[in-house]
Amino acid sequence: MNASGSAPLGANSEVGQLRAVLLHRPGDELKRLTPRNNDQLLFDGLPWVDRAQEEHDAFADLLRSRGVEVLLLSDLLSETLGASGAARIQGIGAAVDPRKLGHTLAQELAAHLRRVPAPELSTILTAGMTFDELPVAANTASLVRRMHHGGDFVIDPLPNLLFTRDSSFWIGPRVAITSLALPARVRETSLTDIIYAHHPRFRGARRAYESHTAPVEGGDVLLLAPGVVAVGVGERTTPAGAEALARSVFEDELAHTVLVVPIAQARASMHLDTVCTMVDHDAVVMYPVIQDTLSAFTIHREDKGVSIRGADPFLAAAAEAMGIGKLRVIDTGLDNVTAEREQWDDGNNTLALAPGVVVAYERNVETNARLEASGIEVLRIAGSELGSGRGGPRCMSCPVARDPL
Ligand SMILES: NC(=O)NCCC[C@H](N)C(=O)O
Repeated sequence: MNASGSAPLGANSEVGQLRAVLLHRPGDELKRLTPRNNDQLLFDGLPWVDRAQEEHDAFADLLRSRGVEVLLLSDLLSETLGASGAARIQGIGAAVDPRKLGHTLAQELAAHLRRVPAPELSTILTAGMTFDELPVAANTASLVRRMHHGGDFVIDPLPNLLFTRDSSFWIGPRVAITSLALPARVRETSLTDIIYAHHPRFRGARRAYESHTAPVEGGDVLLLAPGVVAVGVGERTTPAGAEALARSVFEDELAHTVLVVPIAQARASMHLDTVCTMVDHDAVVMYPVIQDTLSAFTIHREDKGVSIRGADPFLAAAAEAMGIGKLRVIDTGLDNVTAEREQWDDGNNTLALAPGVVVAYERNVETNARLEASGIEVLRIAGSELGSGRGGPRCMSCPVARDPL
């Protein structure tokens, strides 16, 4: 523990004892979802918001009961916006887009937002704002306003903030602010950037990877072992993003090996952590359909530059890089149909609290039974409403402090 009694920031594995985690309790942004926009906003259904909040509260309480400090993004954002004018200007600048609103309305809205109290600004930056909610006088000389419906968004909501895994990740003592691939999520990183840059809880935290051009999403990044990072390349993270990440962690001496893992460009496998997560030092829960075909390019840091090998079978390449004989695989589900159903419902997306102790959605009965049969302690949470965003316990959490392995 450091002087303030908090665990030191950082993580060098997926399974080190979890000490502190960043979550986002879903808010009014989920009430913005409609059948007309849920696809574009990357939700596969319309969650019952109150119940999603209850499910999330239960998730947070479970973590607290296991000694994990739960940091809530909205609290941190509100505190940051209240304490830092620079954070306020940065948050408003990312949200008020003159290309969308026109110069006149953008200026008026930004001026207004600079005056609202921090909690209200935090809600606007996360839940968005419609033209009907615009505090600007209706007679404004804004053609943009006159040509929009009242329900159109002036500031888009961010319903995927719930998935704090993707917009930042810690590697060693540093935090990486990611670059999210799809328009509905791009602005999330402006909020995580503000929090890590200005909130006292992260004072002194140094940055790892930062690329504003080549997408890398946190759900694609697995810290397989100290010095060994896997990064999925598929629907979200690009080869250029993986290459930039490898270069960055090598230069910062945060890793000696990066495994680049091609995955299908499909929603069901949108991130590597939807098909494979670590549940113990030497064990993964994995979607069996891809077990034999998952491959990896191994990028190794050399004295002068890097070496690239592959593609080789992922499991063998990972075990070699991790310096273990074999990576134990625990399958999703019993048969192909069950496996496909439970993979879709995030049965592979577990969050490890410690080696051999994971949080998983209760609905994935067969996968959870197979985890327990393999000696893994499974802490079950409800996800009937949370799951409509297509993310599980790992997606909904960003470990900011884990005991080093
Ligand atoms: N790590 C993850 O798998 N995150 C899940 C993100 C779900 C979100 N609705 C998305 O489509 O980006």
